[in-house]
Amino acid sequence: MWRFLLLKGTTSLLKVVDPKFLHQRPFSSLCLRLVTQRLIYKPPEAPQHVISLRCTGYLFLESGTRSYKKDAKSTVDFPVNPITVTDIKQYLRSKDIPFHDGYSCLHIPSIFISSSAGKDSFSLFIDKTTGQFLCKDTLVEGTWEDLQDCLEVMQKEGQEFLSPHVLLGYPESVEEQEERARELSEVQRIWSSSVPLTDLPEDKAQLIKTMFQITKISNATLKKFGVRLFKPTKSLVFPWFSGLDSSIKGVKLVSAQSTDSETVTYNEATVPKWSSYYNLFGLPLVGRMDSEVVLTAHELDTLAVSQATGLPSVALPRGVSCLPPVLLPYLEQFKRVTLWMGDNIRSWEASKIFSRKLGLRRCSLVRPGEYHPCPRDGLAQGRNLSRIIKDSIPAAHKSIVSFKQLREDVYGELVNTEQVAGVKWSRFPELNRILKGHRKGELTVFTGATGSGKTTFISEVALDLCMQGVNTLWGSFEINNVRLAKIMLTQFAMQRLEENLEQYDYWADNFEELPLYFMTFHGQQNIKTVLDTMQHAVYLYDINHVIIDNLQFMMGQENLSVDKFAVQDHIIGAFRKFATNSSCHVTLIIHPRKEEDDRELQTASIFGSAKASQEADNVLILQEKKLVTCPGRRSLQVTKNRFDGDVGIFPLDFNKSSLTFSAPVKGKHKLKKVPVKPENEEVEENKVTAKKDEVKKDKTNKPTKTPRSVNNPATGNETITK
Ligand SMILES: Nc1ncnc2c1ncn2[C@@H]1O[C@H](COP(=O)(O)OP(=O)(O)OP(=O)(O)O)[C@@H](O)[C@H]1O
Repeated sequence: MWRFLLLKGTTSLLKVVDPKFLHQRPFSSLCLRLVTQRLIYKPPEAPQHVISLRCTGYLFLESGTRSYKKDAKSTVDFPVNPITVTDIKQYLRSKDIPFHDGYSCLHIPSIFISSSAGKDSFSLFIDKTTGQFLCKDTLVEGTWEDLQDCLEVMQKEGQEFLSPHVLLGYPESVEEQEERARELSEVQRIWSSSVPLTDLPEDKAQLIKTMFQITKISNATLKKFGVRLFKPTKSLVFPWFSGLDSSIKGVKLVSAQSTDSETVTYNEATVPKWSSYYNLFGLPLVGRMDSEVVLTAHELDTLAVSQATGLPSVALPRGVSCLPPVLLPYLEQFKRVTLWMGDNIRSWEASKIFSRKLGLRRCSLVRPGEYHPCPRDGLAQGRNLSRIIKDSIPAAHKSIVSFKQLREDVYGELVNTEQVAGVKWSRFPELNRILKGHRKGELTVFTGATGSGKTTFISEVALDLCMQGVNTLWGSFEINNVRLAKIMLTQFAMQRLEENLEQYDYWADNFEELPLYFMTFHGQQNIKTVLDTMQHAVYLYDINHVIIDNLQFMMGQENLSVDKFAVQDHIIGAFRKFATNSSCHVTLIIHPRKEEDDRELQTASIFGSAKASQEADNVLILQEKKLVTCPGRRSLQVTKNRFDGDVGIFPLDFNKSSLTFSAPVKGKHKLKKVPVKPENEEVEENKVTAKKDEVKKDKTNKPTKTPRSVNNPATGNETITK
């Protein structure tokens, strides 16, 4: 069912950053499409509804200081016509192309290599959900339409295979090439000035290991995985080797910082930047015949698993925050995948979600718990890692379970009450006090009088969560995405950027790094199309929070002839089901019915039948009358809280220049100086120190990154208690 819904993906998504596919690949799907279209003289497709903040982001054009420039690389293709795995199979059969039905992909012989080069290896992978393909032999990738085009060309011209080099004739733009070259030289500079840990004197190496709490990781393991030390900042460097030549494509720098005697904070930075860092760390060490793998959320965990068990292990590039589908072909060879994502509820939830993408039947999960810490801690504590992996539980659900099977889940919830309560807001402590946190799989209904500030408030509430790594998708049916992004960016910067245009790029660069996506719908939309798009986004970006602003605009007026309440009830039911089935929080903004001007809103004021408040886990009301003494002030009332029943109300202070409702921030934001280009190691030290600082947050949760950001401040940090 889940996959069936996913298969209906649509074109209507937009991202603030460029979610590029595997960076090492020589061809972009766009590039490939251009070529194939040219080959078979097909007119170009209609423009996709996908742009990045860099395109939407020229919010202050009126000043005349900037000119709009389309960034071709920022577009990401989504299937114009949703495809199903049945469609793909039928097409392949019609072309007499043999295929293997894999876990997440269909495997076919590559059309980019000659048969003498091993065509029976079935090395071309087609994602069953999106149709996106990857040839692992040549690293050619593209959309399902691209592949069909290629096959048509081959058939028409009677060719046995297509040369990938033909496709190379359409290079990236000069700007893209320069950007890539810059990143690569930065990677090479860091890599070449790093030293293998094994080259350090024993006492120094031991000191570093103590700093990172990896004293049990042997030199041999560090050497095997190519882990180095970047001396100036004492950062561990994890390499990303890839491409046909297995050359260095990127690095992840991890530095340790002692905040007090009890805790160590690890700061991470990647080059290329976070959003295009697609390293499955450990992949080069996996043998072609290996059929089992342990998937972890951190490079150090992979080192621990490999050393302690001898099993192949790979680490996800962005930890528990997402499993990008572009990595799925690389995991197809494994008959058994053990997901050991960490030691908390978030990692447990992530492992359940990822196992759906990987195919439930081959996945087993290590449940976090007292005796199941994360692998690196397990190794440090002398636990038997092989045993823990052996005891992992199958991911596939049984339809009927007994309490015996549930008791561990229940126990987990009892001992981790804080984590079970969800992600805490950093700007809204009062929301934490009442709701306890933001949880997956819930439905929040939010209402407030017309023009009272619903969009503005919920924008900040969602931004707060997004800055903490909650992957967010906006469905803004009333105001356009540029206006919405402008509101969010202002809230992010906490200041009027119109008056500080020189800071625009700084804040936009940081904002781009957030896991934030927008649906490009505007005005009335069919609920099925909206749900299909949401499913598609969940598959591609592991979305945790969807905001629908607002239900009335999405429904439009056309339903006036039918029972409007019944239609609304149906839609609310569909969102409820989506939230539960996709483990995704849905926030639904619904206008209230017309109330007397001097009356406060209540749960019963929500437009429509009682269905909305019945289905909702949380009901939030933006009050602007009576309850607050000062005119113009608002308060936020929670009238339903299914999690623990606490309800309440608290005042909101609106700041017109920053468009924020959260408490004003003390002190002025200052821009950090960007270190000059490094000439020698001393300067290099400054640079990487700055990068390390980039991922830290100050007490106000304001990211202090330099303009050349390399990491997502929200998701890049972790704190470990000794
Ligand atoms: N507390 C507030 N005090 C004064 N102005 C506010 C407040 N909150 C928001 N605004 C401003 O009011 C305007 C409308 O805000 P917003 O669009 O968020 O309201 P809304 O409730 O979502 O509107 P609608 O009912 O049309 O969907 C915006 O210009 C916003 O900056």
